[in-house]
Amino acid sequence: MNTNRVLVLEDDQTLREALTDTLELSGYQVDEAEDIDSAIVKWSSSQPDIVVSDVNLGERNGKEFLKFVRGKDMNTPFIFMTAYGTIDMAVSAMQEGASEFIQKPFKPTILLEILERYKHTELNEKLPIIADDKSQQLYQLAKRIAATDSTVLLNGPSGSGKEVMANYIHSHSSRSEQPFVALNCAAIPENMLEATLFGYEKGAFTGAYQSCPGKFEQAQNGTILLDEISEMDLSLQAKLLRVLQEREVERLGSRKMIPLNVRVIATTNRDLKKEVQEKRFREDLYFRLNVFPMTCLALSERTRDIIPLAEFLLEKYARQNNLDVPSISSDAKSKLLSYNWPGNVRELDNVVQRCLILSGGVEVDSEHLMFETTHEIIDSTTQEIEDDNVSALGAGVRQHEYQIIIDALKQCNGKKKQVAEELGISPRTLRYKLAKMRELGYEMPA
Ligand SMILES: Nc1ncnc2c1ncn2[C@@H]1O[C@H](COP(=O)(O)OP(=O)(O)OP(=O)(O)O)[C@@H](O)[C@H]1O
Repeated sequence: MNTNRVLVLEDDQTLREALTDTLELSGYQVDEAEDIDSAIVKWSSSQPDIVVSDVNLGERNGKEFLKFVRGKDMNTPFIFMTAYGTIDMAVSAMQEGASEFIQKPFKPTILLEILERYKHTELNEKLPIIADDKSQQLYQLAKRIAATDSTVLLNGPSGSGKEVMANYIHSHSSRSEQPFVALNCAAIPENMLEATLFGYEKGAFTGAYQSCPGKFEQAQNGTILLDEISEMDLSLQAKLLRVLQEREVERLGSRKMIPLNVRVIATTNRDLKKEVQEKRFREDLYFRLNVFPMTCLALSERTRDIIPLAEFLLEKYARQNNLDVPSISSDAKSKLLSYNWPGNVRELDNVVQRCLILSGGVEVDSEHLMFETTHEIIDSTTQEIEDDNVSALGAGVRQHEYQIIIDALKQCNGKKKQVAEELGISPRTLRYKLAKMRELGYEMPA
């Protein structure tokens, strides 16, 4: 697939030409448009991979073009540039489907960095990495399931590749040219989940300044991924069941039923049957979702995937940082193979990112592999990392947050409800954070 085609919509000729030159020099193919009408013509004839658009286009607004694009395709990254950026405007544009906002004036490198994140690369086309026999069998089965239209329930530990598998099923199905829309039910605040899923009309609730389609509508003719479905509360489960049974959705504040043609894939890292027994998950919804159950294996159960995955991730991050791709010494390989990977591929991803910094990009040796949480890394190389690496700074902030949670757990004798109240977060958010901490190897006070 050619994935380097960018459509630039900008009415200021000087800026448009400057953007085009910058992008072309970096290897992109660029289509230029000075107004919305010609952007629509260019879009229809060239099907760009990414759109970069001004907001203020004389009398008209770039959001009109966003609406046109989203009406055709939900996935193409759409990046807005504006000199008059306000938070409100950014939020409303994001709600309407913009991917990102850049405030003018900006350095060309900023735009290039953003595009780098969105562009499809040859590396992405290698995804997923499947080397172990067990993974190959699983993916062969996935290909067969993809050919049907059945609902799939993906089970497996956190970070084991459930979302990657869902994507694979979608892209091998007859719906592959249609949208793939993913929603993490645990990451959206409980009071927003219903509106996000089903959409809403203007005035449906305070703050609903304009109507907005939900994820189901956005996934029309394609696939919706309901990630961490067990985190949905019981009343919303009932509404979801109705949508799945009736195959139609009603936006909040509307009486109009919208027919749906959407394939559903749900994931969970809990034992849903047990959740049903404990009355935290509706049995009828469980049966509706569990048409075709599949289990993504823990990384420790498919060790032949470990080195190919590590090599793939090293290449990915080395390229992103303009570094040579380091090799992995045989000692380092043995260390990778003998570890049990409680956080699965996501943990391997973190280990690889760290070892790339620590190895200096030459050869990854066993001393560059740090399996524990960020403690060791932050302690041993604090200054270097704080100076050079923004994501390590993020890790430091996260570590601080985790420490606060551990302290609160100790203070409240492990009573999670009390901890959540103390910290001013919902029990669900606390559960989510604790799961992440466990995944990273944090020891929880009893
Ligand atoms: N086979 C694979 N090849 C390449 N990368 C993979 C593969 N499996 C997983 N990954 C990477 O590992 C990370 C975790 O994968 P993913 O998000 O699919 O896991 P998950 O099981 O859905 O996790 P969670 O339950 O926490 O949502 C992602 O960055 C993903 O790209």
